[in-house]
Amino acid sequence: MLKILVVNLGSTSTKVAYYEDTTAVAGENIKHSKEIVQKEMIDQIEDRMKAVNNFLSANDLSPEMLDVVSARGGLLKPIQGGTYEVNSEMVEDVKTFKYGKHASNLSTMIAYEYQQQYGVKAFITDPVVVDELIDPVRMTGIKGIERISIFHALNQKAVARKYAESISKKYDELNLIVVHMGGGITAGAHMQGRVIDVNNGLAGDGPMSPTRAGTLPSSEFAKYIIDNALSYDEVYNILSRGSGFISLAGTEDALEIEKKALNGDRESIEIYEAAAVQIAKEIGSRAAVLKGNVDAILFTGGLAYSNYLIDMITPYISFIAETKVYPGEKEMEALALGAYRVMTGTEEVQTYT
Ligand SMILES: Nc1ncnc2c1ncn2[C@@H]1O[C@H](COP(=O)(O)OP(=O)(O)OP(=O)(O)O)[C@@H](O)[C@H]1O
Ligand SMILES: CCCC(=O)O
Repeated sequence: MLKILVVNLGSTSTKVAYYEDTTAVAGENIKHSKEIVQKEMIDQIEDRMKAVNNFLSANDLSPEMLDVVSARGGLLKPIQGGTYEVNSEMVEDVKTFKYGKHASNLSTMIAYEYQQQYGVKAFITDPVVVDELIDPVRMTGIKGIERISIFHALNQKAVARKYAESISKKYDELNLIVVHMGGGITAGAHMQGRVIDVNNGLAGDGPMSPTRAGTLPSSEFAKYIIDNALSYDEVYNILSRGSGFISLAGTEDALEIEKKALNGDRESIEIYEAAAVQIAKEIGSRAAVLKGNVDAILFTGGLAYSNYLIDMITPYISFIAETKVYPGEKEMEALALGAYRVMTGTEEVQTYT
C-alpha cells in the first residue's frame, strides 16, 4: 500500500491530505493568519512547513512512514502535462520565482524538503504552466508578443478524466472543452488528451473572473495605463488580482453578487450577464479550434456551484455539445492519483530539465 502525502498551497491556505493508495484517509484545509500570508512569499516557507508537520502529528503520521509527497507544482518553464519528479533544477526555478510568484511554488519546495530529509519520493502533477498549445494559437499580431498557457491544468485534466471514465472512454479518445470557473477562469480545448488552446487565466486573457479582468480592448487599456502612470508590477497586480468582480462590484465573492442579483439588483445582474457572455464566447472560440468536433463541455470550479450562472451560459453554447457540471475542484485527489499512476507504472514519470 502506498502512503501518499498531498500538499497544495494557495495564497491564503495550505491544503494537506493523506492517501493510502487512492483512498483519502485524512485531510485538512489550514487557513493562515494575515500575519503569515502578508509576509514575502519566500518568508512563509517555515510557517507553511510547520502547518504540514502539524497535520502529520495530529493524524499520528510521521514523515518517515511516507512513500510519496505529491505537491501542486509552481510557476515553472512551460512543460507538457503529466507527473514530474521534483529535482534540484525545478526547485531552483520555483524558489527564485524565475517564472513568477505563486503560492504553489512553495508546495514544490516543501515536497523537496521531505525528499531530501526523509528519502521519500516527491512529485508534482499538471502544474499551471502545462503548455500543449498548437502553434497557430500562440502567434499574435505583434512580433515578440505570444499567447502563453497558464491555466487550471490539474483540475481541468482531472475533470476530463472523470468524465471519460463515466462514459467508459479514455481521456485521449475524446475532444472536450473544460471550463474552470474559480478566482480565475480558464477554458481549455482538450483534443485527445492535449490542451491545444486555452486562455492565460492568470493575467489579461479570457473572460473576466472574480479577481481578474480577462481580455481587455488593448488601445483603451494602453490609454488607462498611461493616464494612471502605472508601472509593470502595478499593471500585473491589477490584471491578476485586483480586477474583474473586485473592480466592478468591490468583492471577489460571487455568492455575494449572486444574492444581490437574485434580489433584483440591476448592477449585479449585469455583471453576471457580462461574465456569462464572455465565458460563452471563450467556449465558442475553443469549439472553433476543435473544428466543431466536441464530445462535451464540462464546467468546474467554485462558480460551477452556481446554477444561476450555468443557466445564463448554457443557451449560448448548448448547440455545440452536451454540458456537464463538476462543481468545486478535485485538486487533492488529482495530485494523489498523479503520484499513484507513476508509482504503479500506469504512467511514465517525466523529468524537468
Ligand atoms: N455556491 C456558490 N455559488 C456561487 N458562487 C460560488 C459558490 N461557491 C463558491 N462560489 C464562488 O466561487 C469563487 C471561488 O472559486 P474557487 O474556490 O474555485 O476559487 P479559488 O480556488 O480561490 O481560485 P482558482 O479556482 O482560480 O484557483 C468565489 O467567487 C466564490 O464566491
Ligand atoms: C490560472 C492559474 C491558476 C490560478 O488561478 O491561480
